[in-house]
Amino acid sequence: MIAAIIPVSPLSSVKTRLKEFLTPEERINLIKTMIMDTYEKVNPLCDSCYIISKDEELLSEFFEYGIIPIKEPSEIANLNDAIDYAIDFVSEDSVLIAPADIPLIKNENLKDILDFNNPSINENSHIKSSNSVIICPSRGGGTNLLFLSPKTCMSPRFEGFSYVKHLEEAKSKGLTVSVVPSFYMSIDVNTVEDLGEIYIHGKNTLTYEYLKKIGIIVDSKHSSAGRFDVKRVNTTLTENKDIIVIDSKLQKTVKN
Ligand SMILES: Nc1nc2c(ncn2[C@@H]2O[C@H](COP(=O)(O)OP(=O)(O)OP(=O)(O)O)[C@@H](O)[C@H]2O)c(=O)[nH]1
Ligand SMILES: C[C@H](OP(=O)(O)O)C(=O)O
Repeated sequence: MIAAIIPVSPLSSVKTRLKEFLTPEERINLIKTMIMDTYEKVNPLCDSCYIISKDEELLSEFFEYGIIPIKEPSEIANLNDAIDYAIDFVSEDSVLIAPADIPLIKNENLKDILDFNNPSINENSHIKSSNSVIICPSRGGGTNLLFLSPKTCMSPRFEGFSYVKHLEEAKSKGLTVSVVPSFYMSIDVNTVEDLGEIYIHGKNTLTYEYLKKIGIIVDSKHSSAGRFDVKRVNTTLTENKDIIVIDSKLQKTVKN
């Protein structure tokens, strides 16, 4: 039995790396759409889907969609302790830990990753062998998906070069570890550039629809500074009425 676990930071401090480009309300709406994109892809392949967060409002909102809430104790101060708490909480024997910021995750990818497309799961299957770990690396050395079977075979070591830490931990414990690289699974949304990747590759996601709704566009360019610019064409008044977001940075308006 597999439990999907989606950890979500307190809404008051979510996606702080985007605070120059999105208002606090937009960052909250962004994480909620990304949670939905993630949930819709992992839920069909897991026996249950859980969300762990300190935010009661968020937990009750997603409970209505069938995501089982895990109230994160206030004394928990980091992501790994939160995930450890969730792993202990769930009744299933295996866990699929999916951060809430990977909206390009694809159901077909997951079926391959979890060998669900393989009707006769063979002895090489990630799932069949006990003490198995699957890691989907993110760009920059992080981890965008971590499967543990059984759930206690090793501890989560997210943050920093977590991909390297998870790989080393699995090997040091003699676990069967599979690294499954995937372009779509490698994109977690932390920066303005990541929003551009979602805009380009995520046409079928709720997150893309939200980015369009708040007026975000992507213009291609040929430059050492990258292949595109992420801009906001709609003049969107932030909570501070004299600032209008007109391109990739907050700009002061010239009051007329
Ligand atoms: N429950 C819980 N989730 C967390 C915690 N820290 C991070 N997360 C979640 O773990 C995933 C990856 O974390 P980050 O990419 O650092 O997300 P973030 O903290 O919102 O982003 P920044 O504020 O820009 O660092 C996201 O789904 C976060 O919401 C935590 O302390 N508790
Ligand atoms: C979850 C974490 O994401 P980051 O905080 O590095 O974006 C990680 O990849 O270990």
